[in-house]
Amino acid sequence: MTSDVGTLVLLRHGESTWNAENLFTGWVDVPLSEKGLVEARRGGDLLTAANLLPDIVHTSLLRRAIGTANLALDAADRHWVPVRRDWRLNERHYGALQGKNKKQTLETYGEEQFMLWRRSYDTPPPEIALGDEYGQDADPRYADLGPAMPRTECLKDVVTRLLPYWEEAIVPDLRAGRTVLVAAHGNSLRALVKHLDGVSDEAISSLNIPTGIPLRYDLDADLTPVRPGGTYLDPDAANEAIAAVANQGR
Ligand SMILES: O=C(O)[C@@H](CO)OP(=O)(O)O
Repeated sequence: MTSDVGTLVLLRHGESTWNAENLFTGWVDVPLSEKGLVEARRGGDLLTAANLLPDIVHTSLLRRAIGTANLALDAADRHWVPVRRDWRLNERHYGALQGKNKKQTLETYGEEQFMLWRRSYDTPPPEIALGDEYGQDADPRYADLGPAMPRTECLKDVVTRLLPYWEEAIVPDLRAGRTVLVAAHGNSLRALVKHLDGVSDEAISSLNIPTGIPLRYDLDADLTPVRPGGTYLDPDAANEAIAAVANQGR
């Protein structure tokens, strides 16, 4: 079935300095690592090679996603397209785990608790304390959030806060036939993929998204993916990187 719906391209930011250091990141606004800069540009090269040129980009409010979008679009000669940014695309708020080392957390709390915090659908980590050096309660970019400002989130919370943006901002662009780039994060994109593919609460725990490799979704008129799971523009590199994300902490 053909549809007039545009094409959705999901792009997790390139490796950040805290990905490289194996630290829980969440809403902490860390930059891309050298490797991440290269991954972001390569993401743009992959878009060019696939002739998948974005008409518009949506990003989170975090520099690793913003920078990745800028570098990828520049590489694809699409640096000029309109952009929208929203906190609803931010990474999952990792609560009191923000700034903690993943390996040390695994060693301290054990595999079961570690995986519950990291990948269960509905168990959030403990809340981050107000005024914590890795908290965002005084960050001006979130000044208007009021009670919506999280101090921790599980993936279910991310689905809940992401879907209004999906419906109100991204879907209209797709309905207009645009090629829409969403540059975001491991867990905010897992939340979106869960919604798109109807992944169960259990199965989503083992779904991981690699950094810097565009994931293409062609959608039916009812926004159901034509190919469940979408298509990575570099499937071999994606498989390798997915295994690496799954093994973080070890
Ligand atoms: O630290 C984080 O914010 C995320 C993404 O890097 O980590 P994880 O894959 O462990 O959820």
